[in-house]
Amino acid sequence: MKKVLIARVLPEGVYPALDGLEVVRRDRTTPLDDDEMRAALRDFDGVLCTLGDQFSAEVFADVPQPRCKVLANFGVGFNHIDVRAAQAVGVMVTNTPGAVTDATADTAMTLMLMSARRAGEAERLVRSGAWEGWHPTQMLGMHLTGKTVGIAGMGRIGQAIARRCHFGFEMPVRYFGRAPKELDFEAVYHSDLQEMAACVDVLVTAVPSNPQTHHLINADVLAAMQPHARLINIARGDVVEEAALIDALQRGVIGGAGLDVYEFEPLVPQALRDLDNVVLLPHLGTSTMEVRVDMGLMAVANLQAFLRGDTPPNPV
Ligand SMILES: NC(=O)C1=CN([C@@H]2O[C@H](COP(=O)(O)OP(=O)(O)OC[C@H]3O[C@@H](n4cnc5c(N)ncnc54)[C@H](OP(=O)(O)O)[C@@H]3O)[C@@H](O)[C@H]2O)C=CC1
Ligand SMILES: O=C(O)C(=O)CO
Repeated sequence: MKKVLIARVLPEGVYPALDGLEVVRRDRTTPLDDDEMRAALRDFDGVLCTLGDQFSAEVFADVPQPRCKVLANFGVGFNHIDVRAAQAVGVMVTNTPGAVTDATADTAMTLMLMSARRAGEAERLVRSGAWEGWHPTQMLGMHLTGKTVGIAGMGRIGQAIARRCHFGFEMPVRYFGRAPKELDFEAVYHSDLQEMAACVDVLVTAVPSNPQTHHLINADVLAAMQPHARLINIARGDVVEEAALIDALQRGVIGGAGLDVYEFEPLVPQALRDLDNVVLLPHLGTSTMEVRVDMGLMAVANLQAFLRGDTPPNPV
């Protein structure tokens, strides 16, 4: 019987799919440390891992002949795994594309609306007991309907966000990427990110984290944005240069931001937490029971397929 490690507590609905495998459940919510990752590679045939488990080149180098030949990642983003180093020691990496798309797009919309309508600030006002009642100029935000959205990374999640904006909020859509896409809705392509940043009311990031997208949103991009515009990041923290964003928010270079992810997650700088013009979520993108079960079942399907000798559905 093949032996697998499940690196985190998962929703109960996922475990039955592991039938036929010898399963070791690590009943913790924290990332694997380096010793645990080395042991996982040495002692198991497969590992279901997730974000936070930093399978670096050094970890793979320490176990040059791993028993484990498959890392089934729970999540679509796999920037925490050095895929080249994994492949060099014969480990396949799989992920969970699609299962995450709608929930993450919904989170982008949540952040867009919360930032535009100052919902975090307003909720804090009510909770503080300082609200003195409705008046015509109380907490005026930005009307989202009809505003222009710019999406950096028109992949699965980018397109799901674009559809919500276009069909739900009548928002003209612009996008930045490596090449224009064939889309079933109207959208203007930009090959230059700063050019797009200058003409949108909301700029959303939906690219993967990789060396090319590290600090894609930097001081120059923020400076190009309009003073009322909002930045929404549901991608990965390091896609945005956090220090430059804090400076832009403090100086009013942009109108506000909505963040689900952070450069040094789970560390959220005090300077960000002190600002009223930023909405801060704790990497909630996919956090619904239904979606987390789907992600788990997809990760297990990859694991099961590989371990019975088939090609897994979602190799990266
Ligand atoms: N906050 C959260 O909880 C979640 C965050 N995520 C993050 O969202 C990311 C995107 O997911 P998903 O939409 O499924 O991925 P996709 O691969 O479908 O889309 C990514 C898009 O980014 C584009 N892209 C990649 N590199 C660059 C680059 N250097 N410059 C410009 N564009 C680039 C791709 O372009 P091309 O089409 O040319 O390849 C593609 O269109 C994940 O990698 C993950 O990090 C995902 C789920 C949940
Ligand atoms: O899937 C991902 O990449 C996430 O960030 C968590 O769902």
